Amino acid sequence: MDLFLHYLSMPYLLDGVGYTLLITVLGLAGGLVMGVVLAAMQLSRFRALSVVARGYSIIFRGTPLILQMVFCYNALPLIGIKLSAIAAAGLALALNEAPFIAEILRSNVLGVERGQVSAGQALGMTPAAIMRRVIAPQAIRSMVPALGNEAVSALKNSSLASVVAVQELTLRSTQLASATFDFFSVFFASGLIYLVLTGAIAVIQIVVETLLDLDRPPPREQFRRALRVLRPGRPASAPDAADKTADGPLEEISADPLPPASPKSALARPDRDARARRLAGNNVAVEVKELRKSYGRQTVLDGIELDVRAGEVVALLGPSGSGKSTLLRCINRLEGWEDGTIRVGGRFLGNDEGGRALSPRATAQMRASVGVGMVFQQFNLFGHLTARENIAGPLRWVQGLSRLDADRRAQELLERVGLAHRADALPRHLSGGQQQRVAIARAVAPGPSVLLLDEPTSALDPELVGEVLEVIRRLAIEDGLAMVISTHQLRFAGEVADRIVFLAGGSIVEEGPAERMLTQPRHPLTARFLSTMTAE
Ligand SMILES: Nc1ncnc2c1ncn2[C@@H]1O[C@H](COP(=O)(O)OP(=O)(O)OP(=O)(O)O)[C@@H](O)[C@H]1O
Repeated sequence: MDLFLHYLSMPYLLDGVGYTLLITVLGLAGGLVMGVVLAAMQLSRFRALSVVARGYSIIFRGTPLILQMVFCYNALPLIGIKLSAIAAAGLALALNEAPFIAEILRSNVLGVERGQVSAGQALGMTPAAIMRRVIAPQAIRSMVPALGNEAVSALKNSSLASVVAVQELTLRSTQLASATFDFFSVFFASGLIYLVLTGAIAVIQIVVETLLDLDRPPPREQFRRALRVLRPGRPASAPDAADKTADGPLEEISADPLPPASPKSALARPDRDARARRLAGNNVAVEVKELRKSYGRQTVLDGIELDVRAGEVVALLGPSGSGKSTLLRCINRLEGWEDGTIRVGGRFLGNDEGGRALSPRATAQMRASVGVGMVFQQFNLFGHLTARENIAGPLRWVQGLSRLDADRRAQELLERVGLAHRADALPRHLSGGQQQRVAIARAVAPGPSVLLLDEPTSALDPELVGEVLEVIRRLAIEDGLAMVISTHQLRFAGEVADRIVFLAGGSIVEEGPAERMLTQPRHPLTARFLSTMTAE
């Protein structure tokens, strides 16, 4: 026992720990930098880059680290690169770690819901902003456990540096054991030191996971809770008023009625004829001409012609697969197409004056300046941001508002959709209806002139549909936005839309004033669709 304790505190071995840590840090830091580059290459649109990155991964994952160490120390000098034993071992470890770290990064980046990327694009965020503000924060959170594993394996792999005579812990233990013949005590002490080091990595991992945990109450709330525990005469579990609004996974989803409608929205389309005449004099907000789009051999949109005037509300109806969502995504240039043109606010979204396609970055900027917002079927709120941040964040990043102004605008909109009291809630703590109301608030926050809504209620339970439809109805009437709504809600379409456009098989089969379309359809396909929907 005494000998064991003696070895445990022996400077000779502790010096070896220093080398072990140095090589591990070099390997991990280098591996992280190279891993980021490799992951970016693999995710790149340029095939050549991804092929090179994959080739690198195959070679460095497929050969033993011990050979890579020997290569860095003995073969690199042949081409004029002479490294010290520690640098060579660190480099080899970094080269070896890089493809593993790249795979962790890549899989976590791809693991972020694609819908959030579409939402970021629709909000006018550039690809770099989406990566920095939406993907990276979520990917980093989910990759911490895997990176912790990688750190432990790098620490253990550093023992292979003994092959190039680095005096790290394993080599020193072996030398000491050979000199003293006390193999058991020496290796037991050495094993315990490794255990302490890997234990420290596990502790760091737990701390980082806790710090990044989105469900962790903010510091102010933690302080308040601590004070409550310390305050005499009050049970620690007694909730106070602040707790009722605090965000928590177990919080009950409360009924949150919308604020009273303005007198304007209570009127609800008083005189449709007068409104139609007025709208006919407005500028065209969205102009679709001869639009053709295919996925592979399947033609999804076949010669669509559609004009939507400023302030007009158009409902797209049609059977599943008729192309409604694709049309909306094309209007917002989230999809490309083969033939035809689309103008939003008079501009060819995604093309320059000469008709050439713009870069994704320039398209994003154009989307923001044209003023087109989009609401998705699956809400697509940014999962790591609170309701308020979902609205305020894009206002800061795209519109350049100050934090104060963006937060103020977000709060106003949350009040408008009846969710001011849930401003600090994460999307996963909101009901579907609440999430969609936040998503609508987010889409209208920059003040778009055109709002596209892609089946905004189809992912909701029936009892939540009403609250979302009411928010849209009020927006349509109070804000005077041009809206194109794909929906299966016939009553809502009849009440809110000025015009109904019926699509089937990628073509517009019939269109006309909402009331007439619903009561006297002229095309047999429209009539059949309406009777099926009414029967349901
Ligand atoms: N990314 C894609 N790749 C291949 N095919 C696609 C893709 N997106 C849509 N489609 C196909 O295009 C057709 C039209 O789809 P779209 O989602 O636009 O229809 P929809 O009218 O909105 O349907 P729903 O009411 O069910 O949402 C469908 O046949 C669908 O399978």
